[in-house]
Amino acid sequence: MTQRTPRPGEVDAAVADQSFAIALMQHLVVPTFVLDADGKVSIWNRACERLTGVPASEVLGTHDHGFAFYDDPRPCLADLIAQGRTAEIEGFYAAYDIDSSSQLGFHVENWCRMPRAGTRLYLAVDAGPIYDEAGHLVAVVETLRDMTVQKEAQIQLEQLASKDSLTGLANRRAFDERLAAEWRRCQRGGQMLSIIMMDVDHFKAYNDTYGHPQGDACLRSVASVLAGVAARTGDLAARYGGEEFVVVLPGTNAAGARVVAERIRTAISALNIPHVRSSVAEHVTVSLGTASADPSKLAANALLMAADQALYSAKSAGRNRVKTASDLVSGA
Ligand SMILES: Nc1nc2c(ncn2[C@@H]2O[C@H](COP(=O)(O)OP(=O)(O)OP(=O)(O)O)[C@@H](O)[C@H]2O)c(=O)[nH]1
Repeated sequence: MTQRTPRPGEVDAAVADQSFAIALMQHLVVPTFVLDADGKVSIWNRACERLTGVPASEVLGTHDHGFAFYDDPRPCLADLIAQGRTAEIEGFYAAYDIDSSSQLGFHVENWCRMPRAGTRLYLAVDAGPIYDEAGHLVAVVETLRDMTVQKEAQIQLEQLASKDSLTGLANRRAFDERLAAEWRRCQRGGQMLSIIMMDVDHFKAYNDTYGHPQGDACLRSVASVLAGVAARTGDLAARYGGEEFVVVLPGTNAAGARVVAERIRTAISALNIPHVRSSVAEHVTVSLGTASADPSKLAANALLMAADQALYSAKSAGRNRVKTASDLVSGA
């Protein structure tokens, strides 16, 4: 089928439509830019100038708009669409909503450095291609939304939800998540993983003698020792509940776990927090149980239970000591 040549009146109408569209985009409060089929910037609206600090005059007719968002050279979402590289989108963004990606467009989210504006923003980005009647790409439209405030609030909420409010250590939920992740990592890397369970000795008597607020202060001091000792990358100390704490030590064998547990026990003794009703010492002491495993040979729950049993054994043996799960197995 041959294509009909547009009549002069129709050309005028098309040009008027285009100028209207450009004027409309200029007034949109949503930061928007448009690339032509060659990937050159054809529209860069005022809201986009405000967001990026880059005037339209600097980028119109060029391919050089990426510097408005990033320090390093890399494509924007619209570039990837214009260049037919949509399969690569996922690798370039912090969040990629696969479900929303359709013939109409793509949605991604990313932290952007915005070098010219001197800000670091979390942007939600939507971009989609525009085709002519013959199905040829004529433009790609990209719109941007500043989601920094919402993202930061979400991060803060997540951090709050994963922390124990009394001690500031990770809570049990965060511990379970970390343990599962480290378990998989050690499984892949063929490494040992250790767990230490710890409980404050005669803490009920401590509370009864010194009062609950003083008991809370004691737990905070104990927690800060744990945080300081379990400080290697991947280590995590958490409050497991009440006066019970847990530490995960990825890439650490039984001997290593014992050294760390002994270090914790000594450091807490050295705090010298008076405890006149303890049968063990004149100050606050702790009992600890350690368990170590090759994650490809055991389930995480079994290791937790073994560490708990070792802790129970340390309590029964007189408190203020470290027992390891292998002690139980070998009867030592
Ligand atoms: N102050 C304070 N006390 C807590 C908190 N959570 C749990 N406890 C107390 O910790 C005490 C734990 O007591 P028990 O489980 O009997 O253990 P214990 O007295 O330490 O005895 P052993 O573990 O056998 O040495 C209870 O009195 C709880 O009320 C807390 O957040 N703050």
